[in-house]
Amino acid sequence: MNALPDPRTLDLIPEQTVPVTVLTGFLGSGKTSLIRRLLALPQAADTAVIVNEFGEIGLDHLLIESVDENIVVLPGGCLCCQAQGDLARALRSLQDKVALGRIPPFARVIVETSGLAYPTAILQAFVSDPLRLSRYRLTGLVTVIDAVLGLGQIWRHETARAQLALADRLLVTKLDLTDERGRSRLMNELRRLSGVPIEAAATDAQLATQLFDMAPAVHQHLTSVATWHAAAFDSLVLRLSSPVDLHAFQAGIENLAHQRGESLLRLKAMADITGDDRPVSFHAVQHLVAPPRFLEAIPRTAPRVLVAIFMAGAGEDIRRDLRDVMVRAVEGVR
Ligand SMILES: Nc1nc2c(ncn2[C@@H]2O[C@H](COP(=O)(O)OP(=O)(O)OP(=O)(O)O)[C@@H](O)[C@H]2O)c(=O)[nH]1
Repeated sequence: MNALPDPRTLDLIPEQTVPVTVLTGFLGSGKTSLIRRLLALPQAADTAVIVNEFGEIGLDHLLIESVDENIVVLPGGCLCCQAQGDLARALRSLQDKVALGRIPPFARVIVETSGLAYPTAILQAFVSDPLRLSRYRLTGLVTVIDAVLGLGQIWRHETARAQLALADRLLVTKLDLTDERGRSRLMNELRRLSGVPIEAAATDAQLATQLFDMAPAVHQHLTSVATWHAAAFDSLVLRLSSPVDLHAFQAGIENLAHQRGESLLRLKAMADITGDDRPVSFHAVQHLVAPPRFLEAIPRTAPRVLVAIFMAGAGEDIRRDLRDVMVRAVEGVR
């Protein structure tokens, strides 16, 4: 009988692990826009995406506007509350789909949390469940900060503070909407609040590096699972079964954001409009309203909905105003 080989002579071949970046940031900070840009870059072609949204109906996977099949949606809740099970299942399901030849192999994963996610439990899933997630390695947590609204959100919302505190890197968006003074105030304040590297703009040339190239995370605050959930916020989903008038709808959203921006944290909609075959996306983040955008690659069967997230106390006013906006948009009254 042959003797067993001397273990000292065996080469241990490390299994390749897939880097995972968790991308977080308060409602409307620009996470989906970053992923849309990332997926258009040749160097990010082999990236899989897991999207989690607050509320039952997710739009982000559609707004990414990629035909990529490597996008998994985790709707109906916040990953923060279900992280350990759902995230592990989503990561495993990506692997299984590759094994079955349903999707091409991927070299990295990006997990977009909902804007209301408290990221502790997501990070904890990697630390406390290493066996189930052994094929993956956490690269780090990137927190997206809105250059215009970010500081206010950090002051007002505990979730935004948690997202900042747990970050391994901050990525500032919407600098195009600030002036030099605002920008330098923001950077000084962020440096005061956080010791991690701050990327002052997400550039196409650097985006893949900014998202995937990080020092290994050492999160010391992961000893207790956050039991926080989204009690302070409420959401509303309206199905948009009729086409709307583009200009009337946009004007209604602008009006609403102007009047209720303090409590209307986020509004996004995908609607059919009169006079054009392409659906259009509409976005507001507090008082900021983006121009409407025609969507070229959306399946006909995708839901046409409006999703609004607001401070729970303001629900009644916002529901009433939104109904008004909808009636005018369908009737074409500005
Ligand atoms: N001007 C400007 N607008 C931006 C930038 N990044 C994102 N936006 C706009 O901000 C709005 C929100 O962007 P999203 O990418 O949907 O933000 P998000 O963080 O995914 O939003 P939630 O999923 O609701 O949390 C959209 O209207 C974007 O077009 C930026 O760098 N500059």
